[in-house]
Amino acid sequence: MPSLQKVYMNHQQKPLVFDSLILQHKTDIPQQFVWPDNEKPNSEKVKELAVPLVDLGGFISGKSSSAKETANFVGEACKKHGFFLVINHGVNASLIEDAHRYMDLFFALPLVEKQRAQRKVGESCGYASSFTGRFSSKLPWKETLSLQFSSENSSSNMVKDYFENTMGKEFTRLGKVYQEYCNAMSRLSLRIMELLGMSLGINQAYFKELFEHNDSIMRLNYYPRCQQPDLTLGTGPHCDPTSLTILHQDSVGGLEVFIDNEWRSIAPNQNAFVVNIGDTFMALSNGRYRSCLHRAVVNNIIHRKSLAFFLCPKKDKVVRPPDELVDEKNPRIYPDFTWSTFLEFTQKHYRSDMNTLQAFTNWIQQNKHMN
Ligand SMILES: C=C1C[C@]23C[C@H]1CC[C@H]2[C@]1(C)CCC[C@@](C)(C(=O)O)[C@H]1[C@@H]3C(=O)O
Ligand SMILES: O=C(O)CCC(=O)C(=O)O
Ligand SMILES: [Fe+2]
Repeated sequence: MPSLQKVYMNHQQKPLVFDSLILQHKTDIPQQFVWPDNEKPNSEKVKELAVPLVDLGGFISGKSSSAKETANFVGEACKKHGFFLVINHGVNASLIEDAHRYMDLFFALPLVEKQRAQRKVGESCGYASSFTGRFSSKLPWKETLSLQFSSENSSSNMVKDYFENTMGKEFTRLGKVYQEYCNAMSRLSLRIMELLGMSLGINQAYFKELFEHNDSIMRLNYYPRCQQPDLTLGTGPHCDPTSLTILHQDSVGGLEVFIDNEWRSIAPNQNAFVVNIGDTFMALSNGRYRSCLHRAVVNNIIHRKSLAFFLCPKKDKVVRPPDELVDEKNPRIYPDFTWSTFLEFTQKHYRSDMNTLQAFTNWIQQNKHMN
């Protein structure tokens, strides 16, 4: 097991400032953004993946016959590679359009304006540009704005309040759009969780109990145009450490998944959300469903945007597979843990990649000896 990756910058190093307005015109990209040869995107176009398409219409309208059939279809997709598309998802199309439009507005702001929401070291929310100040190499060619979402009633304006408090009253409308978008994502993810529970043959209450009050992350990914797109990556190869990801990408394309030893592209479909299983759900399903390796490539023609909602259980809930999924033939694979501990591991000790959950498991065991 490779030792914990020390890829975090030490605090003496002066962080590079990544101003996309300048960098996107640079013909020679800075060395920190050049990835190793074995991780660079292949210059030839990758083949498209025929992603399983799940129509949620029947299930959402309460047709019980569709529920089981839809659950089985989702289950098959999750056993294969943990990615599927959902259509007729019930999320308002104009809300999605607004969410994309306000991203263009926010990321077009001068850097100094965006830095008013600057992500603090060790925290998971706020504005970050290519993670300068966090990583010292293999910098991702992107800017991100990460928002904390809690489905608890009391804090149901957490996202809206964040924008108002951080960026000012003129961002109230923008904050309301992302608050509404996160609420819609939370509702949709609970419906998908119901299908996942059915497909695994477990009591529906189990996942509902874990995720009904979720502490999730909404991430806005903005990938500026890049003059040397074959040397860098918008988001490096990784499995999402979270439970479930619901992603809406714009029409540019760039999301790729690693299947049968090759990278395959997921074509944009504006009527669909891309859904994938994360590491935490892989642990919850005791390894039945796999968290899949994926990445985002950039291009030299136009910027690209994606909105990723990462469903996470309430921070202090113990992540443990239901008894139905553990027996002599299927012994426990991962230890009990809480999402708050796993999140801290990804923010302070380990840059998420394809081995995050295994590295986290080893880290827990090592720390157990220390306590
Ligand atoms: C819990 C999280 C950590 C990351 C954001 C969410 C889910 C995905 C993770 C991430 C995108 C995986 C690739 C590396 C990463 C550093 C990134 O490129 O943003 C990860 C996020 C993070 O640690 O901020
Ligand atoms: O932008 C994309 O299409 C993928 C982003 C991603 O995988 C992530 O943010 O975890
Ligand atoms: Fe991801």
